[in-house]
Amino acid sequence: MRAHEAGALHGDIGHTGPHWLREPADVNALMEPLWPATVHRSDDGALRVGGISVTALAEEFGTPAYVLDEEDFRARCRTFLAAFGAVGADVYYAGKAFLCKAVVRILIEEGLHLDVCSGGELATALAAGMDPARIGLHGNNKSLAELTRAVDAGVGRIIVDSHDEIDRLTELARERGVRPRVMVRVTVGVEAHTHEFIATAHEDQKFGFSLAGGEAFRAASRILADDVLELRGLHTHIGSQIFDTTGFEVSARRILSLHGRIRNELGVALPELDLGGGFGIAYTSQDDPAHPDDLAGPMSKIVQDECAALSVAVPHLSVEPGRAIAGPAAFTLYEVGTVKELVGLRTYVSVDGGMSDNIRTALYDASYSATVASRASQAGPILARVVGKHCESGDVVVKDEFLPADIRPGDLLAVPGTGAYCRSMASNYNHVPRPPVIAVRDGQARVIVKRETEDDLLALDVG
Ligand SMILES: Cc1ncc(COP(=O)(O)O)c(C=O)c1O
Ligand SMILES: N[C@@H](CCCC[NH3+])C(=O)O
Repeated sequence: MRAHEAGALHGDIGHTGPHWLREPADVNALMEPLWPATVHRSDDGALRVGGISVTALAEEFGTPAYVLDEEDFRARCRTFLAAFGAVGADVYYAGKAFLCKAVVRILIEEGLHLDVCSGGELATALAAGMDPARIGLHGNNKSLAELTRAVDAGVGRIIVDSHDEIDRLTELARERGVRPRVMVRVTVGVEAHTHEFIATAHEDQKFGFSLAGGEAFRAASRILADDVLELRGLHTHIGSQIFDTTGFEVSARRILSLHGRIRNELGVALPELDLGGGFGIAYTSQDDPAHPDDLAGPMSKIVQDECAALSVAVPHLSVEPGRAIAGPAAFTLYEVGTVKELVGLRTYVSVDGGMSDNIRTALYDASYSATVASRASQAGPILARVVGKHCESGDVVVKDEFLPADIRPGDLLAVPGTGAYCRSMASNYNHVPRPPVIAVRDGQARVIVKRETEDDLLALDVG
């Protein structure tokens, strides 16, 4: 393979970095709005979070570790609740972003609902005491066991995704003599401007019933006709890490056209409507996420206006943010192991984790940022790539970042924006144990998910 081909394969961008990456005036600065609210650099140069120094955290809990700023997480719950509550909407935290019992307890305390998408997430929610009536169950291929568990627990809503699932759930409801509440997941045909693997409402993908093909109307019609399941409303989710709010507006209009059709042709004004999650967050200083107030107001206004135009009662709204609550509330703390300068190209900084604790860079070509966390540096910036310890050249955590030229083994490195879809998508690739999650608040640190051990890895081996 010729050199330029190899470069293209690995997304090489030369020694100046991609066009948006600017040499920082100060390598020690913490760029807004990337960091959890309590994070700052203290007088000794180290980062502090929730009143504790990262060097103390690394000493006590080891690295790599996900560090969750609990106050920041709670504040994001409250901000979403205030913004959407003001327009009469419920907020279902999307557990797929990051879920454990401690998080469920925080959600209960802060008054959020919870969206789960597997038996495991449901078990976590129930084990931590979440009221089943406040849980919604998603999934394009829920097993009979998952449906049974949800029905028996009495979850507030099951978002049905296929005719097979409607058959299965109808039979289950008849057997059990219950009337589960359901919503129909609708594919509204919106191409969200996000990575194709995380867009979910264009036509050619696995989720939901198509609006254009009339399948969503047929699904709603048969549920209403059978009258075994209680149809509460329609649901759509157009994708994830979305900044362009036009997608939400178009999707709201389209799903309300179906809502109107159901009222006109079937005589039923469905009482609920869910517009999903997908609100983007900042991973680099280039990203400019919307404030929940700027999402809730316009989304609710579109719903009101469309309902007025259709002469149909306004349904009770809900949304399902995951990333926007958990993502910015945590960072990953790594220790630098090796530093390798590729002259004229960039410096490779290897950390003690990698694609097993953050698969998003490899999977979605996601961009992240990083800073040296254990000290401030007087050295100038060098273009660096932060890589992991796995046996893959694609094992990249941060593709491009300016780090201080004196970065060296033993430095702690922090990568912000890793509260969502990092621990929840973590793997044991290369038999690397998954890192713990440490929640920090008011000068106290507590482990909310333990570090996996080699014994844990061996525990499932037989023989
Ligand atoms: C149905 C559903 N709801 C909510 C979410 C949460 O999305 P996000 O974390 O981007 O807000 C997802 C994930 O994309 C989803 O599939
Ligand atoms: N896991 C994805 C988002 C997919 C959400 C599920 N519909 C991410 O890391 O961005």
